[in-house]
Amino acid sequence: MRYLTDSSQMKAIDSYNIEELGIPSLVLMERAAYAVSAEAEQMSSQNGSVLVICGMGNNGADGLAAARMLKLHGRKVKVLLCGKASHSTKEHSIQLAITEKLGIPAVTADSRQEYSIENGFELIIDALFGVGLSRPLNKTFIELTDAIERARISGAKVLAVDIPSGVSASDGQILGAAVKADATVTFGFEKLGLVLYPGAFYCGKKKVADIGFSLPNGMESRMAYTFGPEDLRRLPKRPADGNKGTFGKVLLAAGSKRMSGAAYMSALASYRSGAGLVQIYTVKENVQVLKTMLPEAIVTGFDREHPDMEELADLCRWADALVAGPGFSTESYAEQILHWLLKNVTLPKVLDADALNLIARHCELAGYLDGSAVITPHIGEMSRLTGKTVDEIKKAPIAAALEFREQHGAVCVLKDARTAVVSENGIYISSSGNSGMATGGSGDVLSGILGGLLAAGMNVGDAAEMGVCLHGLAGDAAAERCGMHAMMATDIISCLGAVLKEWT
Ligand SMILES: NC(=O)C1=CN([C@@H]2O[C@H](COP(=O)(O)OP(=O)(O)OC[C@H]3O[C@@H](n4cnc5c(N)ncnc54)[C@H](O)[C@@H]3O)[C@@H](O)[C@H]2O)[C@@H](O)CC1
Ligand SMILES: [K+]
Repeated sequence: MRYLTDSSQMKAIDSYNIEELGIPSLVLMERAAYAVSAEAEQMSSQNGSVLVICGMGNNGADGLAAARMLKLHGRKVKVLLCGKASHSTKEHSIQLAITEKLGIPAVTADSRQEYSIENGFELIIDALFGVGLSRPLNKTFIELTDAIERARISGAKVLAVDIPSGVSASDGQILGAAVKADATVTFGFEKLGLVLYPGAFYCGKKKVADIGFSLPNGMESRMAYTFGPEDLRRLPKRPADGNKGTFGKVLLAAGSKRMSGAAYMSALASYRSGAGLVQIYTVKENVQVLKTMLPEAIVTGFDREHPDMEELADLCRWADALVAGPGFSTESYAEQILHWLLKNVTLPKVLDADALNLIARHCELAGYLDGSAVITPHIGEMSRLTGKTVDEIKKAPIAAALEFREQHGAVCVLKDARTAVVSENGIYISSSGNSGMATGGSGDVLSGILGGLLAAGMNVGDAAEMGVCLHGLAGDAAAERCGMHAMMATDIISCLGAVLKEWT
């Protein structure tokens, strides 16, 4: 598990370490700058020249200290200072005085033509703004980011200090323009802006440098986090003497007359993530094809005109977890069944796709949501559920998911290039997955995985986080195997086994 911070948390961590613990600010800075200079040496040759572009805050001060370290290691270094001298921090003034005494050439941004950063620099270190960026870049800074990009296109490498300048550390939004880096050395903790898009696209290879931060009491519980593959080891163990029942039974209300594939993929993904038994509850027109495609599943068909609620009640007594919605349609039978399920069933449940479309259309259904439910909307579905615009949600996905959870009590899995999961555990952000997963059926696979993990007995928050992580890792394995262009949802399912085998 890796913690992710926003800029105000990072500032709180800074001031706790400096003011309360008494670690001198310059000591932390020395470690930060050392990590930057070590990475810079890896990214450039002994004879290549390095330009360090420094703002007037402590991000710029890190840059100045790194420039000094590179100079001491025999590198050709120049510094470009950007901003008003009157804005410089105490640490910045100290670092600048040292670079001056060491004879490191420095000019201000106003005379930047002298440097013509398009030519000659093998490496550019971006130390303009870090977590202190508080407003959009002005025209001069936008021009500077353009000039850095032109130099990058002409062959210079770009290394960002803490975060590429222009990226908001809190949400990954681009404030006017941002530096595109080949690598970013970030201090203490990954910033949310390095994980969330579009910021994630700007940071290149990420390195987290431990510079000796301790966390203030209680901070961990407020920080977002992400998982790597090693976290899958926390999935429930499979007892050697277990049987089909031990591993959990999933009831899947899915598929409609025109759509049987969603039910197939969701059911198959439940099996592939460890479920003992999967029963598909679908329109009777689908029974034959689903039995043929997935003989391992139990398939129960209902009459669209008269779904039998007694039969459904029996199936719910049989199941350990419920998944409702993939390809289910929004016809009246679907509404009737969903209404009955939400009102009567306390099983842990995943509500996906058409279940969410129905809840958006019939707002009384939202009244039945509670902590037993995991909802899995993509941005469009979230917009229909909440009345917020797609743009609003894209800009602040975590806030949208938090608000939904607060209002309805359900675990919210808000799916996008980075998926946010808000549950009783806190805020989880996915850091696996790729654009190849934006393909029909990928969401059905996720709902099936979540059903499988819930049926195995995981609590809703853990299942949602682990399921999203597993889905992304299987997606990455599928992209590796088939390429992002060609991969399909069934390829993600085929890779679940290999990922689970390697990591659990
Ligand atoms: N001792 C410390 O405090 C440490 C600080 N560290 C570094 O310090 C950084 C944070 O430093 P600061 O808080 O000084 O902030 P920054 O250096 O990120 O930037 C803040 C400065 O930029 C100005 N500014 C913000 N947005 C602007 C905009 N759009 N246009 C023009 N000016 C703008 C602010 O007014 C302020 O002067 C971290 O990202 C990290 O690189 C690290 O060295 C770790 C230790
Ligand atoms: K920076």
